[in-house]
Amino acid sequence: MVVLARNGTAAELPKLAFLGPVGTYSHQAAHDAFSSMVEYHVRQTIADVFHSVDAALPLGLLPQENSIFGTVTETYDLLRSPEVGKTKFIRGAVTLSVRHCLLVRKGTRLEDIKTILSHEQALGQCRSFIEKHLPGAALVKMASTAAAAETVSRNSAADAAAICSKICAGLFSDLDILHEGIQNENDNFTRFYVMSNSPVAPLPVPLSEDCVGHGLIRIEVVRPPANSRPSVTCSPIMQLLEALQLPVSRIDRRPSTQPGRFESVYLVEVIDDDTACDMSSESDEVDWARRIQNAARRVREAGGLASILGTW
Ligand SMILES: O=C(O)C(=O)C[C@]1(C(=O)O)C=C[C@@H](O)C=C1
Repeated sequence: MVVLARNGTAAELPKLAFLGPVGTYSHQAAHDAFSSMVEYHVRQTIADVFHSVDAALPLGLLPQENSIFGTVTETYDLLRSPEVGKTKFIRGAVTLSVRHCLLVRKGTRLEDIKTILSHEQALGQCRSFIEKHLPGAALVKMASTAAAAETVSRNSAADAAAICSKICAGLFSDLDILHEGIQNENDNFTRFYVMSNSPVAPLPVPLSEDCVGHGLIRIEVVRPPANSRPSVTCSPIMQLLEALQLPVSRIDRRPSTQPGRFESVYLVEVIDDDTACDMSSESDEVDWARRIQNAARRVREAGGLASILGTW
């Protein structure tokens, strides 16, 4: 898509990849954040969104955490890839309120349902409803909530239901909303990371998640070789976290992709303890980026591996 730039010349909108089809929570979160300032590109899986981000398609939205079901493991597994911090960077976060519905083909009753389709996050967020009302139903993991709605809408069998957003009822044919607000808790939020191919290029819309600077650092413990002298020790993870000398707001652990038993990759989000709500100037941002670089250097000096995956 082409829009007019401020000087009247034609300018391309930056492209953003999101988990589709249209009607996912990812789509809603992307719209809330970027409205008409990006060109939207549908992808079928979270991994497809991740792999799409490059010079030709500079932005992607990745679900990161849900307030009921926790970490989106697919995203964290992708954040282990060496290209994150080199050619792909986390540049911001947006949060969406998530209210799940149970959608069926028109005419299907609760007692007819034998199968429930959805993204594993949505199935997890609605576990109490499922256990109470549909304890015998088979749960089928789909790539997204809207993909589940689309499948139920196309499926000729009337015994399937999808857990998804209400708006899917208007997007796919022949669907009824059987129940609304079926997540375990009324307040339910999913946070998404904005990924960019650039560590510094301004986003099409500045994101103000909160007033605090953030950084995401990947930390790995370096084990001494098996045949090394006993005097060679590794720095345990707590020692590496202390070396950061920055407030840590969350730590996620995933198994390492390197060979070895139970080796770990830690994805550590740090926050700026130094900025008030006016951290908007370029010099504040540069200063914060430098503090994160220094923190990563201290981790390396303490014997760990540290890569900065993004600052915002
Ligand atoms: O399937 C969708 O609609 C998505 O956007 C993915 C996703 C997730 O991965 O957490 C996003 C928000 C909800 O938590 C449920 C699913």
